[in-house]
Amino acid sequence: MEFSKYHGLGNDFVLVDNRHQVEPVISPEMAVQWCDRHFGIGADGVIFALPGQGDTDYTMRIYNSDGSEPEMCGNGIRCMAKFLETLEAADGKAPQAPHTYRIHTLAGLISPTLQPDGQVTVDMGPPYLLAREIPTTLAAAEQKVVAVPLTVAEQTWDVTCVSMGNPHCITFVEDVEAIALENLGPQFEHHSVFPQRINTEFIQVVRPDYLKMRVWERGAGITLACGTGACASLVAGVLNGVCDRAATVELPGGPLYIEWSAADNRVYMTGPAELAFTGTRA
Ligand SMILES: N[C@@H](CCC[C@H](N)C(=O)O)C(=O)O
Repeated sequence: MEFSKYHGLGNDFVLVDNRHQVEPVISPEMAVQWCDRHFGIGADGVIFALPGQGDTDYTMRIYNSDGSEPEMCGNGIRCMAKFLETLEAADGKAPQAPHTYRIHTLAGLISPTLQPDGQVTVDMGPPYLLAREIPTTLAAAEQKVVAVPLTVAEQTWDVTCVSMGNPHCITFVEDVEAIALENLGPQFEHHSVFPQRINTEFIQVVRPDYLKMRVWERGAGITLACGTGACASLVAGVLNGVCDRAATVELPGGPLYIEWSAADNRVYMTGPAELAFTGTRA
């Protein structure tokens, strides 16, 4: 089975051309094997380019490296846009940048645009802020979760929760490099207040237009970047009054440019997506 290995700032994925059928060609259990960095291809997840639904061009589904299926993936959809560009060019239908794809996801319609400079800008849709939308029991269902105390590892953290279709818990710290992510990440991920688990972002505000971020991802652990996490973190920063509505988010794998538009309440992310290699899986 042929595959293409892409990454968005080091958040890496196996991409599969799945346009010929509506169900993913491999199971979650096989995806776990494919993601293994010693016995498999090695990746943070497997992404399937499936036929579109309704008035969308394609459908994206993703399995995390633990086999769980998240609603959305920001770095992954930039990679998928580049993958689709290559697939369509091979069919003699190369799109001309700027070109926007309408992608159906479990988080709804997401629209990545191939830019002439090679970057990809994604309309990530609106953030979801109510406790029931995250979901979390940290507050009443119809309440937002902004700077709410949560005890993890015998320490109290002020957390803000934002969903970009997938759930995120953000906390602001003085020095992200001092965070013991390997110890804290799993305790946040599996905390009882997050019934669908949680992605956790630690943010250091360098300037109102420049954030530093480290992330422990639900179903994947420490990754070099998380696009939905960067979007959620920008929104959390605005809600806490500590950053602008547009900022660079510096991740270990590199920068993403994020804007939460006051005009339409949608979040826009711009960043790279690169092909690392192609291959055939036995
Ligand atoms: N790294 C992705 C997020 C992938 C899904 C996440 N692990 C989850 O389970 O929600 C991104 O770039 O958004």
